[in-house]
Formats: sequence, structure tokens, C-alpha cells
Amino acid sequence: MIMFQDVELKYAANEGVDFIVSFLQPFADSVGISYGDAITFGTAVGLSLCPGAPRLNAFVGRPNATRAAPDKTVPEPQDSLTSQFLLPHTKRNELTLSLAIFARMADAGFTPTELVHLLASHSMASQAGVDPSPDLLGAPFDSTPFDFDSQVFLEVMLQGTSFPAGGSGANLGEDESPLPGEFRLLSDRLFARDNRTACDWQANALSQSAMSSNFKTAFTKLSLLGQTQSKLLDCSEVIGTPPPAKNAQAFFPAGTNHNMIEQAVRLQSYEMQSGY
Ligand code: HEM
Ligand SMILES: [Ca+2]
Repeated sequence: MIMFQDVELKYAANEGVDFIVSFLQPFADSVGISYGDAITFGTAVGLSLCPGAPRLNAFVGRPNATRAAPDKTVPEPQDSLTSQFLLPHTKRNELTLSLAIFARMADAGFTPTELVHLLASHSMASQAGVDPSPDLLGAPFDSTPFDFDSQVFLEVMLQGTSFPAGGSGANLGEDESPLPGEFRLLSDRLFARDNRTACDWQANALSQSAMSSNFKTAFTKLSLLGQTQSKLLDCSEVIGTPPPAKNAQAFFPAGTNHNMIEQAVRLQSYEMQSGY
């Protein structure tokens, strides 16, 4: 991504990544480490400051990429979970060829369960490009964007009620959220309700400690993708210990309650039933 940014930053799915690339590249160049090491080591150092996050391993010594990744491998929030089909978007009347998210993750060796585990990252995440309205710059995916916690898993299970004020409403890849100012990705809504991922999603909603350690395992795998672990140096000891989680478990934000939970287990495939 950094090595071949001239090519890869033009891919639609990478919109918004340019900022961190322009920060990490000069940093990696000045200290003489590869871009892959800068990304994974930076993630471990960054998360060590976040309440509730796991203490990540830090392996270093990756070589730089030798060619650009092809386009259409990174899922977008408007993509379907399984099938490739033309997704009509009611508001803009545009047609988009949808990727099959589970298949693209499988290409990289990740199961739907591991994808859910990686999505703990959306507990400390916000959007800028799905709805580019200035008021929604940094609109978070859960009510606690500075905590690595189970909130995103609980809150995405709540019934959506409205699009955030100040935004342009139903954007491609956007879904109604349950809280003012909160932004929901359509793909996250589907993961929480599809029978292949709903149980893993609920397990993460119910347990802060399992959510955190699940992420650590899946992220270690992600950080070693395409690498031989024995050829890398384990520098994990220099990574600090993150502060403990502020809450032992997820809570219902003000104005929400258990009756708003859309719990899914039995549906054959939520995306089929709801027409996505
Ligand atoms: C199906 C898979 C996924 C989809 C469709 C998806 C989609 C998105 C979108 C649309 C945004 C907002 C980008 C913007 O508007 O600026 C976002 C933010 C983010 N995502 Fe994902 N994501 C997925 C998986 C992941 C995974 C596996 C990780 C990490 C391992 C991750 C980490 C993040 C982070 C950290 C942000 C926040 C960036 C920021 O706050 O600037 N996502 N994601
Ligand atoms: Ca959070």
C-alpha cells in the first residue's frame, strides 16, 4: 500500500488512507524500516495506549512489497457478504458491482469468524468518506471511540433509527444507526445479523476479555500474512501494556434498551431476506 501508493491509492476502497500513508512513509524512510513493519509496529504501539486493547505482539523484519496489489480485493461497506451481484442503490440510482466480502477474506486466509474478531477495530474507528459531509468527519462507529471495548458489537445489534444529523442521509454503504452522531456501516449491520457471523458477533458483545484476546489472535495472523515467522525478530517486549478497560462489559447507551436488540441466529441468510 505504501510502496505502490501511486497505484493503490487510486482504488476506491482505499479512499481516505492517503493521510496515514503520507505520515508513515517519511517516518519509515527516516528510521530505515520497511513499510510493513511501520504499519504493524505502529499498530502495536498505538493500541498499547488504548483502554481495553490487548497487548499485541510485534514482529519486525518484513521485506517491502515487490508489486502492487490488484484492485477489487478490499471489501467496501456496500458489498454483499456472499454473492456478487449488481447492487441497486435507491437514493443515487447507481449500480455497483458488489464484492463478496467472505470470499475476499477467504482469499487472504480468513474465516468469517476471524473477520468478526478483526472488526473489534471498529470499536475505535470513525468515518470520513462514506458520508463526506463536513459535520460527519470523524463520526464514530460506537459511542466510545477512544476505548477498545465491546460497545461496537452491542450497538450494531441495536435497531437502527436514523441517519446522523448533519449528514446527507442514506449513502452507499451506510445504514441507519441507533444513536445521534453515530455512524453505521451497512456491512457491520449484516455481520451482526447473518447466521454465519451472528454468534461470533454476540460473543464479542458479551465479553470484553474474549473480544480483546480474539482480536489479538486474529491480528497476529494478519500481521504475519505472507511472512515466515521464524525469519522475523520478535520485539514484543518493547510494547507497553494497554490501560485496562473502563467497563467490565458493554452497556446500553442512554435511550436504548434490550428490546432494541435485533438478535439473529436462525435466519438462513439475513442478506438474502432483506434484499441486500
Ligand atoms: C468487511 C470488512 C470491512 C469493511 C467493509 C470496512 C469498512 C470501513 C469503512 C468504510 C471505514 C470508514 C473509512 C472512512 O470513511 O474514512 C472503516 C474505518 C476503519 N476500519 Fe474498517 N472495514 C472492514 C474491516 C476492517 C478490518 C479487518 C480492520 C482492522 C483490522 C478495520 C479497521 C478500521 C479502522 C481502524 C477504521 C478507522 C479509521 C479512522 O478512524 O480513520 N476495518 N472501515
Ligand atoms: Ca469503543
